[in-house]
Amino acid sequence: MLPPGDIQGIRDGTSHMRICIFGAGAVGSHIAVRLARAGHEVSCVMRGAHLEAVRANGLKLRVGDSEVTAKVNASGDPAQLGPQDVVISTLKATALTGLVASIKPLLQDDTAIVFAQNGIPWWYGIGLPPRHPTPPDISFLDPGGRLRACIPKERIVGGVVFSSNEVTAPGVVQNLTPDRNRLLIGECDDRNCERITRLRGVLNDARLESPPVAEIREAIWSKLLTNMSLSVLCLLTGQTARAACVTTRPLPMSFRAC
Ligand SMILES: NC(=O)C1=CN([C@@H]2O[C@H](COP(=O)(O)OP(=O)(O)OC[C@H]3O[C@@H](n4cnc5c(N)ncnc54)[C@H](OP(=O)(O)O)[C@@H]3O)[C@@H](O)[C@H]2O)C=CC1
Ligand SMILES: CC(C)(CO)C(=O)C(=O)O
Repeated sequence: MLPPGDIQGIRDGTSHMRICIFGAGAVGSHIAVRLARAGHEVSCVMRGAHLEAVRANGLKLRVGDSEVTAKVNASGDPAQLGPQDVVISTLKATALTGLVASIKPLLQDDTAIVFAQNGIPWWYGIGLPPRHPTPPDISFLDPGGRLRACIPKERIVGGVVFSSNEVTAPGVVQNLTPDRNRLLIGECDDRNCERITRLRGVLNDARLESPPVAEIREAIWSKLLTNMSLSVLCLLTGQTARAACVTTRPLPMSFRAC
C-alpha cells in the first residue's frame, strides 16, 4: 500500500459519491483534491481569485515537491452545483451564516452535512448523550438560532480536523502534514450508523484517515486542548506548530518567552 503522504497514488476509488465542499479554502481544498482523485464527483463552493483560478486550471494540491491537479465543479453559487450525497462544510465558524443562506439547493432528503471545523461547534448541545454534562449557554455560536432553524439534527455530522494546509496562490493548496491528515467524524448523538461507516471508508480511501470515534465531543475537546496549548507556545516563540513540537528543550524556551 502507498504511504499516506503519496498524492500521486490517490486515484481510482471504487465507490462514487457526489460530495460538496462548502467553503473550500485551505482545509476544504485539500479535502476536495483527495476526494476527487479518489473518484468522487466533487463540487466546491468557493469565491474570489481562488474560484477563478480553479475554474481556469483546476484545483492543485502540493505536498513537498509533488503536485496533483483535480477537476472539481467550482462555483460561488450552490444552486449551480445541484443535490449532493454529502456536504462537508470547511467554513470558519464565523462564516456559517453564508451556509444557512444558500445551502438548500445542495440538499436531498438524506444529505448529511459534516461540520469540519475545530473548536466548540454551534451544534454542541444538539443530540447530547444523557451522560454528558449540560453545556453553558453557547447560543452565541449560532446568532439568532439560524443554524438550528435551518439544519435538523438528522443532517448533522461532527468533524474534527488534524491537517495543516495553506492556500499559497489562487487555485493552489499546500498540505504541510503529509504523514498525518485526519478527519474524525461522528454523529452528534454518537450513534453508530451505516452512513458514518460508509463516509469513514470514503475518507480513508482518499488518504484522509478517519478511524472510528466513540464520542465525537471527546475528539473535539482533545483537539481543542492541544490547539490551546500549542498555539500559545507558537505565539510566544514565533515558531510553527511543527517546529515547536520538535524543539529539543521546549519548556525552558517557553519560560524565557514569557
Ligand atoms: N488551515 C489549517 O491548516 C487548519 C484549519 N482548521 C479548521 O478548518 C476550518 C477552516 O479553516 P481554513 O481552511 O484554514 O479557512 P479558510 O479561510 O482558508 O477557508 C474557508 C474558505 O471559505 C470561504 N468562504 C467563506 N464564506 C463563504 C461563502 N459564503 N461562500 C463561498 N466561500 C466562502 C473563504 O473565502 P474568503 O477567503 O474569501 O473569506 C475561504 O476560502 C476552521 O474551522 C479551522 O479552525 C483545522 C485544522 C487546520
Ligand atoms: C491551529 C491549526 C491551524 C493547526 O493546524 C488547527 O489545527 C486549527 O485551525 O484548528
